[in-house]
Amino acid sequence: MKMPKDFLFGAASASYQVEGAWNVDGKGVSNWDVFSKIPGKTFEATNGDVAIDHYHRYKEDIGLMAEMGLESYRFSISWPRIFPNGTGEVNEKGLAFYNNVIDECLKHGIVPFVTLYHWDLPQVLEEQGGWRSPETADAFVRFAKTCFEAFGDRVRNWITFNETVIFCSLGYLTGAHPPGITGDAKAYFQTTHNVFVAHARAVEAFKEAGYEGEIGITHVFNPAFSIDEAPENKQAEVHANEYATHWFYDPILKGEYPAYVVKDLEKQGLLPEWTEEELDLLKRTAPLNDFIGLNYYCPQRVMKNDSALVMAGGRENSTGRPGNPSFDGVYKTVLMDDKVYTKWGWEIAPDAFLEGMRMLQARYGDIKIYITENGLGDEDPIVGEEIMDTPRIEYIESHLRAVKRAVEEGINVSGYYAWSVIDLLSWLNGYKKQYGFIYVDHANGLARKKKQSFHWYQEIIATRAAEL
Ligand SMILES: C[C@@]1(C(=O)O)OC[C@H]2O[C@@H](O)[C@H](O)[C@@H](O)[C@H]2O1
Repeated sequence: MKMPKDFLFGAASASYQVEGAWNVDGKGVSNWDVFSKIPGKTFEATNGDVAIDHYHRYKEDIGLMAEMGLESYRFSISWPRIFPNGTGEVNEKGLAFYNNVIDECLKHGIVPFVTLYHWDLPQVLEEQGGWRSPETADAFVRFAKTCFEAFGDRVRNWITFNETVIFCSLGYLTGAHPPGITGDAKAYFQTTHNVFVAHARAVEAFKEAGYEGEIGITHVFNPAFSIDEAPENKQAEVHANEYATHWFYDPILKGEYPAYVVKDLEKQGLLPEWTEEELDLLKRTAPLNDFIGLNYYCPQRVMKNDSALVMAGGRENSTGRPGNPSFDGVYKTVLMDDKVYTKWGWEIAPDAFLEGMRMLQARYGDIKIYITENGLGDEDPIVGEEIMDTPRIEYIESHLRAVKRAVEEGINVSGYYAWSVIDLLSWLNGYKKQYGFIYVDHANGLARKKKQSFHWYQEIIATRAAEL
């Protein structure tokens, strides 16, 4: 069976990870421009000052995407490139850059799929409290409306936020992302709520303005499974899914927070400060979401955390390798002998991906799903002059097969975006952990080179995965 004709085969990137040009053409300073230069924060002191210079090479890159036959390119907009100070005056050269990227995509028949926030917050707003401050939500809505106005005549697919759980947990629990705060659970839950309010306001504004197209949010999808049938570990699975999935998906798709977590947080004095008006907003806007974006890489295998082990902070403990307990110490993730893992300890489990999509359909019904990220982070084998990334081909093939099974079962998956279209800067792993179909040679003027997987994905798209 071929994938449906309107199913989008895509690939993704993010502004800070590809653009570079961090202080060019009027762009303002982002929190990552500052944070990445604090000694010890990033891997090998890497930062996005240049990244892979997509800002100057986007035509070449989009030309390669067109050669691959890519149907859609998911990219993010650097907020400080549009509003150097977070709000106030618009930087026309910033608008011009994204107009050029969008027009280049459309010239090649590639659907632009735009993420508004992929972690690069204007530093001015970070200094005013970042996502702890309601002013940041106000500024985000203004940023979103400006982008809708500037690009909404050609962009029909909008994601408000990428992976709220990551920038809030690493920002306020492990300190591996700006503002680098550790152990502040109250701030963690408050910032997630403030982001959901900002999302809901942007969705309502998009719909009220009558723009064509669709809008949603992208969340991490990291389904939890108990290591065995022991009751205490099955309870750990329940707890993990409530906190890692329901806390994020329920307010968006159901318009209310999961009672299990609300009750638990109330007991600990960690419930966010929220108003009836905000809760009404979430309730009112939930049905307006056109889709949910899933970033799936791996499941989490969990068990009761029976030791005094507490969540550790810092970059090394934030790269997703199992072993870190939950913020409240209730459960921990574990490596299992009978599972297969990447070099960064992420389990390769397409079966869990399919099982997880079934879980989502059971809880949220027929909401449209885009797989907005999926891919293999690896140190690619180079054989002679060729990048023979066979492990990535095998990973994506097995996960695309799971997507195909889901579609055949009637789960409403409408697109698949590989992370990442091109090798780029990893926030915590520098240029060591790569995901792209296109290699970037940092020893040779950032020259681009097609990997083995480039040609493989080209064939998958051309045949609409008929053979999977
Ligand atoms: C932590 C990590 C990684 O480096 O493996 O997860 C996968 C992927 O998720 C994306 O949303 C991030 O923008 C990108 O940089 C990657 O980040």
